Amino acid sequence: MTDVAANASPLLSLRGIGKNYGPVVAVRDVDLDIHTGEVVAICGDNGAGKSSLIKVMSGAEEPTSGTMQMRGKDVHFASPHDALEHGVATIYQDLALAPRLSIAQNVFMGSELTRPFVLPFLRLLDKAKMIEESRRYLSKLSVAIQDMTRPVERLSGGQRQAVAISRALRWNADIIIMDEPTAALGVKETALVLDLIRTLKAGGHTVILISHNMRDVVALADRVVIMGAGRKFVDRPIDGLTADDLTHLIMSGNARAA
Ligand SMILES: Nc1ncnc2c1ncn2[C@@H]1O[C@H](COP(=O)(O)OP(=O)(O)OP(=O)(O)O)[C@@H](O)[C@H]1O
Repeated sequence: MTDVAANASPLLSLRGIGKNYGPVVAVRDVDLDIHTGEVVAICGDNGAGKSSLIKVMSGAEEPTSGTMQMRGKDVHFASPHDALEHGVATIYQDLALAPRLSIAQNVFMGSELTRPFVLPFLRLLDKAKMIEESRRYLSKLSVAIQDMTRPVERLSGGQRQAVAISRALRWNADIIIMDEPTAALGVKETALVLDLIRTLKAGGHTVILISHNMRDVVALADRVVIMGAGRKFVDRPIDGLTADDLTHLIMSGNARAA
């Protein structure tokens, strides 16, 4: 994070966030500030509470306690759609794409463009515009696919991530949360996804990343948040930390939590 970002007021602020599932305490009293343009990695061992925390930020789960603010205003996300409308998009590992539908149909799923009314009762999809816009989103991500009518099932894993990110861009998301974006990918595809995230950052987007891959975290993140037993116990710039340092920090958190 730059000094400017550190001094600016946060884009998203969490205060005292807790999440229980019945008797299970998944997240405890987490304060977190996310600033515009930073890439924040959320790390921790299995069961540390990472997914539960991002589910609260993405509107998939309501917090049991605590408050959230966006740009200094209180927000309450009742659903993922609600979070999207506030500018927070989440891309889960399954990417939520429809494999048989085209790239353009996936980018515009749920927010299709229609042509101006010809007749008051007739709303026609503007396929040409959706194709053109989809190509624009993908080229912004430096992904060169010509045919926007190609079904998503014929794309590589990295290209699919690019389609999912394009959908988030289509919603004008300020914050893109990515859950283990490289987990199922090989070396080449992982490199493509890391480049996508760098391109997002260069375009001024804010990325929150859950990752178990410490090399990815060191390569991408400005800041790392480490969780253990539902608590945030590290929140610091990545400067100077190696992948091994991060692994040790996670293990020391586990030892403390045990
Ligand atoms: N829907 C649920 N119902 C009950 N308990 C849950 C639920 N979701 C998560 N938990 C529990 O909450 C705790 C935190 O889980 P969470 O999935 O948030 O951790 P995580 O850090 O994302 O783990 P992983 O890296 O394995 O995905 C765990 O003890 C988990 O079993």
